[in-house]
Amino acid sequence: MARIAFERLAHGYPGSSAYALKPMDMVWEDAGAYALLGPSGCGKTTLLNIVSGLLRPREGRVLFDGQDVTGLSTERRNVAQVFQFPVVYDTMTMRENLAFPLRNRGVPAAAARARVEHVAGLLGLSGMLDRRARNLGADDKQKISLGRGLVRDDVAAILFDEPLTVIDPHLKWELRSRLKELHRQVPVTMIYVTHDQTEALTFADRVVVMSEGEVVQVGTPEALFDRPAHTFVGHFIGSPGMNFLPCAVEGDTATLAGGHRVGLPRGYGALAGKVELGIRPEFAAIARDGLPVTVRRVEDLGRRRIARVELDGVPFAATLPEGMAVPAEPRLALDPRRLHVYADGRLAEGEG
Ligand SMILES: Nc1ncnc2c1ncn2[C@@H]1O[C@H](COP(=O)(O)OP(=O)(O)OP(=O)(O)O)[C@@H](O)[C@H]1O
Repeated sequence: MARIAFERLAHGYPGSSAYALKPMDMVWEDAGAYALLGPSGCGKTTLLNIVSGLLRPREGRVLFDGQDVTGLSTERRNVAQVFQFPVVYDTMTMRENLAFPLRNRGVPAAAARARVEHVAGLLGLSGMLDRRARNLGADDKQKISLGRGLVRDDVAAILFDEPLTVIDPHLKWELRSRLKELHRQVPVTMIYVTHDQTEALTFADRVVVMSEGEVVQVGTPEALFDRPAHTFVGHFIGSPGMNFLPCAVEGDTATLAGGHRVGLPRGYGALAGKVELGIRPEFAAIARDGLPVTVRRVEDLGRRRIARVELDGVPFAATLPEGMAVPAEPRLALDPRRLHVYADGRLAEGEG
């Protein structure tokens, strides 16, 4: 188990002057469950490979429990890895595959056997341990890969790189929950790379959101939802994502582009750059009183309905309350406690 720290860490690939990973300082606590979340190309794999030792950063240091491991190999760092695609020995049984990392480390047979059966149980593989890996489907093979990553409890960290990519959609939910359960039982530092917010939010205690080579927020799933630190996080987390309305802010009042005034829950000093009001669709409802909007369409998402509206010509997603038909003169009611102000994409703190 390890506390992982990055000191002025940055990376650029040979032949490119641009940063694939912009300079950063960050700490991941021992035994935490972290997800690295962001769109394709934002630098997740680069950061993961720097943690595992597959890639040496161009600048800065990586520390495991205070020890500089920047120049150490994956093996010397003692990290386990699970990749997108199964890595299994076809000629071995499932049991032998799962026991392999333990045998390699000289774990006594009885302890190894117990550990393999425990992990197999958690992954739903108990009844099939003596089957040859060669005869298995992609789902089961990937479960073995996951099991091999999880079977040692003496590792500094377990790194997962989009581990559910090949898993059948209906099994994904089950495996996500099992991984979370496993982390509760074996509190090893786990780092899980994904571009899928559901996977990140189910698995992680702390989600590291990345955009264009930069960590834009590290927070609990609740914090990312309640207080996105950056407009990118607001857009990326939630479905639909947060709404942003261009505005001018003076004290505790925002004036929207069309001239409507909105009371804010706190006061703000002078704000530089592009100023926007942010609110999630969950806290903006179609109503009979409020800001006038035009409803373009209503989407039924099963448990809730989302009205796609326009406010002063700006597209906006709002909640259509249960049982309500779209009124003849639809209005938008904003929950004032849930309003946030952003200046040049960053959350403005405000006072009060
Ligand atoms: N070996 C490489 N050589 C040059 N550039 C690279 C290399 N690997 C990644 N990059 C670039 O670095 C940036 C970050 O890539 P990275 O693979 O870390 O992102 P990612 O978030 O993991 O994306 P994905 O989800 O598609 O894997 C991208 O612009 C990518 O093109």
